[in-house]
Amino acid sequence: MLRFFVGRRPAFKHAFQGLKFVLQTQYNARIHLAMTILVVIFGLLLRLSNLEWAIIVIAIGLVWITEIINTALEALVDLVTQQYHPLAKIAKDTAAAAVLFASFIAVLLGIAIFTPHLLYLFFKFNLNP
Ligand SMILES: Nc1ncnc2c1ncn2[C@@H]1O[C@H](COP(=O)(O)OP(=O)(O)OP(=O)(O)O)[C@@H](O)[C@H]1O
Repeated sequence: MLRFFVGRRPAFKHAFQGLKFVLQTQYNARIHLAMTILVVIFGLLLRLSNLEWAIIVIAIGLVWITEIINTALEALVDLVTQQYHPLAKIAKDTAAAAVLFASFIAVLLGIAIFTPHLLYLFFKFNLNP
């Protein structure tokens, strides 16, 4: 199915090449991938509700989207200049801040969603009786 879309539509092919580049070159992206897999496994084991899944998907998506845009901006800055430039620093640092901010939000949402499940699992303590 995936091969059908990727093989026939250049836009999909280019997007997947971009994603491949992000995964191959960005150390953070590999951490995001590991965290994504871990969160999905825990979500399945803890049987999250539909609403909880929706929030988790948005949180994970936010981190991936900012990381991908951060990588694009880094490449663009490096294309414009290889020299040290204060504006290049601002562009790269603010793009990195977006990833940090998204990751922080994702961690907070993850804590808010998983804490009640874990409290119930380990202590039979119901936060929302
Ligand atoms: N041309 C430049 N001019 C000024 N500062 C730069 C320049 N290139 C990089 N920097 C500084 O070095 C930092 C790291 O830049 P680099 O291109 O190595 O990104 P990176 O290590 O891949 O970043 P990230 O961890 O966000 O993926 C930037 O955040 C910026 O502060």
